[in-house]
Amino acid sequence: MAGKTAVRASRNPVKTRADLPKARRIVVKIGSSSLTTVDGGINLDAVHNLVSTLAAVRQRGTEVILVSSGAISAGLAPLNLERRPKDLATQQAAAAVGQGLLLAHYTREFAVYNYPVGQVLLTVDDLMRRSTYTNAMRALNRLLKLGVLPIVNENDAVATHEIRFGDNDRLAALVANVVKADALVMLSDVDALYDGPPADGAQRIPLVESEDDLAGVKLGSAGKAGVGTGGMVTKVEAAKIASGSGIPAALTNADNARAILSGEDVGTWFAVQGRRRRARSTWLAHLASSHGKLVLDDGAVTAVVDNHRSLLPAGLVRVEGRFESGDPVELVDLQGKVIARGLVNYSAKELPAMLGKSTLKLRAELGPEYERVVVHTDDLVLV
Ligand SMILES: Nc1ncnc2c1ncn2[C@@H]1O[C@H](COP(=O)(O)OP(=O)(O)O)[C@@H](O)[C@H]1O
Ligand SMILES: N[C@@H](CCC(=O)OP(=O)(O)O)C(=O)O
Repeated sequence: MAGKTAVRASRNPVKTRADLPKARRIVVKIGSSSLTTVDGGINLDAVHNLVSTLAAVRQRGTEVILVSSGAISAGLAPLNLERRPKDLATQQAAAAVGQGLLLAHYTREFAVYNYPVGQVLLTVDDLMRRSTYTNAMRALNRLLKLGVLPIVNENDAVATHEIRFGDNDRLAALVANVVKADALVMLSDVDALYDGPPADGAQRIPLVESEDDLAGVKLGSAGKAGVGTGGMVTKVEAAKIASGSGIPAALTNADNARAILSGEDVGTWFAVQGRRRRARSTWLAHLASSHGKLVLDDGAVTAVVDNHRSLLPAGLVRVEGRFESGDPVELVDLQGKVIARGLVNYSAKELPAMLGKSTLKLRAELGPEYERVVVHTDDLVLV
């Protein structure tokens, strides 16, 4: 395992879409619109085709994690529901029915290739707390080590409105970070990102290298099929989460799955825009629920943002909220703008006595244990 981890932490071999066949580990996300219809439930041909494509990818030595939507939609027909329900309780019921059906089909289809599958259902909450995040990471890595294909979905049967992804795009980007994937491939019912919702005259965007390439692009809601939820907004957000943390992302439709995974010029490629981030940094940037705020003076803002320094008590003006040492907090400037998130080394009770004081003074006044920084640069992400 240690050897494998070392390989995975090394440089990402996937730089362009042509490199996709070199990926050691990928996350593939498929949307409801590619797998299910409102009236017909699960499209068995779609499941069959996806499974044969992913089995071939595994055969060539790439580990695969599948993030599959479709539970709610697959549960509609068995419950005689004519459209996607608006109320949460019925969505939960539909998901509970549909998820089982979906997994039954995947299990049977992958068994043809002697490829065992394992169901992993996650809620936002599971990824928000550091302990449960690490737990999910451990489970996924062990499944992969055992040669199992993890099939991930949101745990819709218990997720609540307040704390729910709702779409699986961002969940897939976060899972890609959890497992340190070399690429994220999103399969939808549209073959690429267009400069506007697909209609006569909309132009395919083959490559996104920076935010500039998205200027003027109109991102619409979910397609006509009536089963998807996020539309293009959440797909582009997911691509940004992935590419901003060192993982390139591709978007195309299910019919093009084999082509894109073979490195062909289809779909949209979102090139990497940042260094590969440690999973903890991605967690801090996108998920960690903040327990409080640290208000920084201008000098501390410069030190943290421009000079990538740790936050010292001397630059602290005020603290807000209730937190313990080790909790995630927001770092804000004097105007209240969030500049970073980090894990704080002191509790909210300890900090007021330390505001504005040098570490030397604190050592003399309170003892050597108060010499430590408030937020270490390794535990800090700029936003
Ligand atoms: N700029 C755009 N480029 C491509 N598709 C877009 C765009 N804006 C909106 N869409 C719509 O987004 C839909 C895909 O989103 P969604 O239905 O949520 O898919 P999924 O179920 O795969 O997650 C497409 O069918 C398309 O109609
Ligand atoms: N977790 C939900 C996904 C909801 C959904 O429609 O997502 P998506 O099709 O990816 O926009 C399900 O399985 O039904």
